[in-house]
Amino acid sequence: MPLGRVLSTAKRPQCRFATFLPTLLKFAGMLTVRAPATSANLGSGFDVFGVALERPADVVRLEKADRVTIEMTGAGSQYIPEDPDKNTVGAVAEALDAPARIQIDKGVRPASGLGSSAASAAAAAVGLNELYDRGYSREELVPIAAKGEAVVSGDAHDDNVAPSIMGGFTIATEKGVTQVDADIPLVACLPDIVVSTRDARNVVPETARVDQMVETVGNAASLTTGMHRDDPELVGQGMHDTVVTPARAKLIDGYEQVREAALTAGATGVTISGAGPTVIAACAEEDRRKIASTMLDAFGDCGVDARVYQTRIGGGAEVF
Ligand SMILES: Nc1ncnc2c1ncn2[C@@H]1O[C@H](COP(=O)(O)OP(=O)(O)OP(=O)(O)O)[C@@H](O)[C@H]1O
Ligand SMILES: N[C@@H](CCO)C(=O)O
Repeated sequence: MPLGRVLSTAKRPQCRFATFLPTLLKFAGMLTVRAPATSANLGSGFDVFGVALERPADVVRLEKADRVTIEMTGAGSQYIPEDPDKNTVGAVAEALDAPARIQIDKGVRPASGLGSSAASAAAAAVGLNELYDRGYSREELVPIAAKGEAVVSGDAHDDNVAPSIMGGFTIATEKGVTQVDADIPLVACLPDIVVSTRDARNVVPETARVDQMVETVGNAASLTTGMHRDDPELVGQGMHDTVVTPARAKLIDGYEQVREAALTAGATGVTISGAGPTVIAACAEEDRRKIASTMLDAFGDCGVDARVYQTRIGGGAEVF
């Protein structure tokens, strides 16, 4: 038999096994889902815009059971309650009437501004929908996963769960979610500071001037067009915001210095990721590494430890 034939037949069973593994596991009543971290707001799109990040991510293993139980491991898991009434996945399991043993391996630290609580909720929504054959579309799963967010922040906003479930760039409004696949390099720098979404919402101004509104509309339109064109310059320009971001920046030691340093290193735009404290920068691919080390150094100069993710816009939750 020719060598090529031997290789191709030897490989085939492996590929088939990989393809059918999720189906086999589902048949056995278990599934694993990887749901990405996200960055909400992007400056001009407060409570509306979001992007899925290629990394980091939560990995959630689900197994059918008589009642909901939760086990936490990974980044910051010691601070996350395993009580289903207090964990975002508990509310999702209840909404889908899908009891399960849920094991969450946190890749996304809680209170990070990287949609940590939303990533687990998104994974649970996608996985339990599949495990229990509930038949919801990805878009229909967004408000279900958002019920988990309500548990931690008191508000069921969809801007983090939408990109974690659907991938790409998402525009979440009361009418539903618009999703665009986009490819923009990003740097997410997470300082060793905790900012809870609840606290960060308390400092959001209640009013804005008309000139700020005009500016915000212009920036949001630029950012959306930039996402359609995969244009980091336009996306960065659209991340500018003078309403919510300055109020929240006061909660993040070193924010202004890190922002300035990233812009000087070539970032096309810099803002607070979600409710903070992560600072996120858009950039061209070739500048990403330099911007990442510059942001780390700038936090360091302010006496703040940080870690950095060189990432980009990625896909939504994956079942495997
Ligand atoms: N499965 C979960 N994963 C992470 N945090 C959770 C989970 N369930 C409950 N929590 C609680 O949610 C809070 C963190 O959520 P919060 O929305 O404040 O941060 P975040 O999701 O990282 O940020 P953001 O929404 O601004 O991107 C913590 O108090 C944490 O204990
Ligand atoms: N849009 C939300 C995201 C955090 O969950 C906020 O900034 O408060």
